[in-house]
Amino acid sequence: MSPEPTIPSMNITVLGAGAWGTALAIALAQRHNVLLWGRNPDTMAAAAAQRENAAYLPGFALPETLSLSADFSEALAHVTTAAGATTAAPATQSEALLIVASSVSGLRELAQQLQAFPIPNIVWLCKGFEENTRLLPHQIVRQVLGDAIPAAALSGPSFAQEVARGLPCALSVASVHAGLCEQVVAAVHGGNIRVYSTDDLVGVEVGGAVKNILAIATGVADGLGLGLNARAALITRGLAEITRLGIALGGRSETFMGLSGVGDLILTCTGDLSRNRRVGLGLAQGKPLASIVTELGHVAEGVRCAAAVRALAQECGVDMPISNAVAGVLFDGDSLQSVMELLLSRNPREESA
Ligand SMILES: NC(=O)c1ccc[n+]([C@@H]2O[C@H](COP(=O)([O-])OP(=O)(O)OC[C@H]3O[C@@H](n4cnc5c(N)ncnc54)[C@H](O)[C@@H]3O)[C@@H](O)[C@H]2O)c1
Ligand SMILES: O=P(O)(O)OC[C@H](O)CO
Repeated sequence: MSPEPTIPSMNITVLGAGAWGTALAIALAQRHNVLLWGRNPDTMAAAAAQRENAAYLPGFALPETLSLSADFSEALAHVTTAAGATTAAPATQSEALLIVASSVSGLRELAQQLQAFPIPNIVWLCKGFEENTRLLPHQIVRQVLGDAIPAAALSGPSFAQEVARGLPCALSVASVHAGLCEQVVAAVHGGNIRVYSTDDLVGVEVGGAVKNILAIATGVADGLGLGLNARAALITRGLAEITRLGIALGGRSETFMGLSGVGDLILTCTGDLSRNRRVGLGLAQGKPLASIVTELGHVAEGVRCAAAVRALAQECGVDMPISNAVAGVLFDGDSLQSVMELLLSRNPREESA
């Protein structure tokens, strides 16, 4: 077997020091010059002093080689070759990668802040539709930054805690810029992380968004003790919902059978590390949504996304009974009993319909 080629080290900035941004920064810092930026100066100062992001990813040591900052200009200087850069800027733009690791709700604001900088590229990790506009992340980025900057989504089944522990995982990078896909693969693929490429941005993003809603549904079913048969049915019929909406929005059917589709759906619906699944488990215990969300302390994207997906499905004429049932429970006060009865009483149909 021939040895893996040596990958030149890149300057990488990760914007957003939540659980996932921190975990990916830890993994990438093994091979690259990584700077992790967070907007809260106190949190970042504490993380730098303790070499641990106790607020978002407790229990994981931050490598000494990982730089931490709450200074946005410093974070951007790390990946731009602009005149006047004060930190060790990359020699060329292709030696730099800018990763945005905020929630979907923070993506627009961060992209707006980036308008003032000559960024080399942009890769985002968030999964969902923007609440009010119902836009996918790539549409938000395009609206704010235009389409001249190479842009990509990095998605797929990946619990932050497992990546931070160095456990194996496989991701999908999606972009219409083949060169950026290659660059993300060069930066992230290796060691225990595999990265596959696709140009189906819509498919990858719809899979990542809707699986969060289905994880809430599966959490409810498991919390109510409905059994493993019900869980498998929800996952499988959930995949049919993802596929229908994804195709209606322009995605390709094969993408939903991949890592960002069925892969992430299985992980999030079955893994107790999922915040979205835990929202469902909490609802099944009769806890109010607000207290579940406060207890989590992290974003559960499926909650905000459920309203957007319900509206989009209606607009596109796509049948999404499970996602609609979740929205009914979250926003209309529907009882778990009533939505279960509704789902079970639907007319029989062709499985492929
Ligand atoms: N946690 C995971 O295992 C995981 C894995 C893959 C993908 N994701 C996705 O990545 C995204 C982030 O998840 P997370 O787990 O890191 O969430 P988190 O709640 O742990 O952290 C979110 C971070 O975004 C930051 N943020 C939000 N709005 C911002 C803004 N306007 N400006 C700057 N920063 C802002 C917050 O300060 C916080 O640091 C979500 O869309 C999630 O679905 C998470
Ligand atoms: O914890 P969740 O439910 O936000 O899921 C995290 C990741 O998206 C899993 O791939």
